[in-house]
Amino acid sequence: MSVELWQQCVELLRDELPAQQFNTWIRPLQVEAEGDELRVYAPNRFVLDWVNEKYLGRLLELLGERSDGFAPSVSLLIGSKRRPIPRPVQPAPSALPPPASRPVAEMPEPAASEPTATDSRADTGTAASVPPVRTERSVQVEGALKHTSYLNRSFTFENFVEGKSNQLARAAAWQVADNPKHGYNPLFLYGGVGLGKTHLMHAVGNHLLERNPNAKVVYLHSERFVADMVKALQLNAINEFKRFYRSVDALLIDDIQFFAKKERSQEEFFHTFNALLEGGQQVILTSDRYPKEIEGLEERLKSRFGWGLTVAVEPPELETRVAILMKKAEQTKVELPHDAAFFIAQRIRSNVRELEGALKRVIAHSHFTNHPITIELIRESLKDLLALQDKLVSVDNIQRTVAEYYKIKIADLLSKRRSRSVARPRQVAMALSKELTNHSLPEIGDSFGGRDHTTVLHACRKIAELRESDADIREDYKNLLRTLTT
Ligand SMILES: Nc1ncnc2c1ncn2[C@@H]1O[C@H](COP(=O)(O)OP(=O)(O)OP(=O)(O)O)[C@@H](O)[C@H]1O
Repeated sequence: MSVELWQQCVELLRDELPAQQFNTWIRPLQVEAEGDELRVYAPNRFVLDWVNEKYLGRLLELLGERSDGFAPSVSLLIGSKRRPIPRPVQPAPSALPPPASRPVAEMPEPAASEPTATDSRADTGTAASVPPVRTERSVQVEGALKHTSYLNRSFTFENFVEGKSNQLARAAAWQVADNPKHGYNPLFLYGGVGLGKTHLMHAVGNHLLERNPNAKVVYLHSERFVADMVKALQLNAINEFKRFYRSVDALLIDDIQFFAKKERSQEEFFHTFNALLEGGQQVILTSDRYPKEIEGLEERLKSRFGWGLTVAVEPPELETRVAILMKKAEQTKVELPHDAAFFIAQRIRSNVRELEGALKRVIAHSHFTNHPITIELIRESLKDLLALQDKLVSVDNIQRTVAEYYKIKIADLLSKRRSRSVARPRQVAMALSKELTNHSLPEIGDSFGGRDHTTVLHACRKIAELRESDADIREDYKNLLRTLTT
């Protein structure tokens, strides 16, 4: 009962907070009732202190308001429902239960797309139980694994431009880089494409190497992990695979959403992950969405990911886009006038990768024609891109612009959430899609998380009505129309 009450208060708080704050601090909390008491668990000290300082007061207030003076007492602890860590606080890794050494009969079937292990018994042990025998096969596998270790040396903290959209992610990454034993393990960075997740992850790796050039820092894309594992299975060398991954000081895996539905890889990764966390080795993961929202990922993995720190990287606002362009120009020793940077940043809003691509084109054009960078030159060099953008108002584009305007996440627009802070922008985005594109109502509904066409119709009517009666919505709609069409 009191757990439900807590959940209701959390939902109310969700409406009061920006999505990024809610996802970072409130979402990882777990709660259970112990007699009259509510025990709320934070995954680490960082989260606990922050919640205590910033949000607990408000949550207690909400609890008080809804419980007729009989509010349960609340203790904020570090740990999780199943295994709270007694104070004094230890870093998260030591709190993890040992990886299960499970009998062969319990092994899940390999996913259809992945080959079967010739000897699956080899896959049940932990790193410690694997005898360190070097065979020809192991040399082959280790050879194949070596290429995973390269980091992009230019992805450093110095080269990363900080702005509101990535401030928290940068701070968390810096904590991990500068103080790896702090216990923010794993560090989980999530957000849309081209927003700097890989950059930050490499920045941590580069910093760790700077501090200790002998550190074994391994970076790889999750598809590489899957491919390497498949190869190891084919070569009947899964032990070498295990040994390699469990011997690293830091394991950086990009885009882990690609693990979805690959059960055998998830199984292997789960054990590797546990072994690393137990050994106090750092794990950093990225994904295009919040871990709990990755479909086809095992619950136990999702829940383990929450043991460390999960932080969003949002699309940069205009000021940050300008600063990024200025920084990139400076790195390439090119003079970029501020108004030119501003012009590009205003037109290219999607992500940093596209912003960089546009700048490269402008620079190439300037070299080629031997003319300085001016707005005129930019118009000329990005002619096709700008013309296309002018003509093409896509639903994607509308969602991105609306999300940016209301400072919410695109994922929120597509989600089932019904709180006003998300539902109204969603209706605005639907109405704009109807007005500015040729898509039908069912198509628009589909693009908004598979909604029914009647929902879109209702949104269009509601927004038309509000544009008459509500000055704020009228103004918002006008601004958005202008942004999307000029
Ligand atoms: N804040 C920033 N400052 C400087 N450069 C940035 C910033 N954010 C992103 N970039 C640059 O943008 C490019 C794309 O970034 P990155 O590859 O890290 O994106 P990502 O979020 O990992 O995308 P994906 O999900 O597609 O892998 C890189 O060249 C990176 O250096």
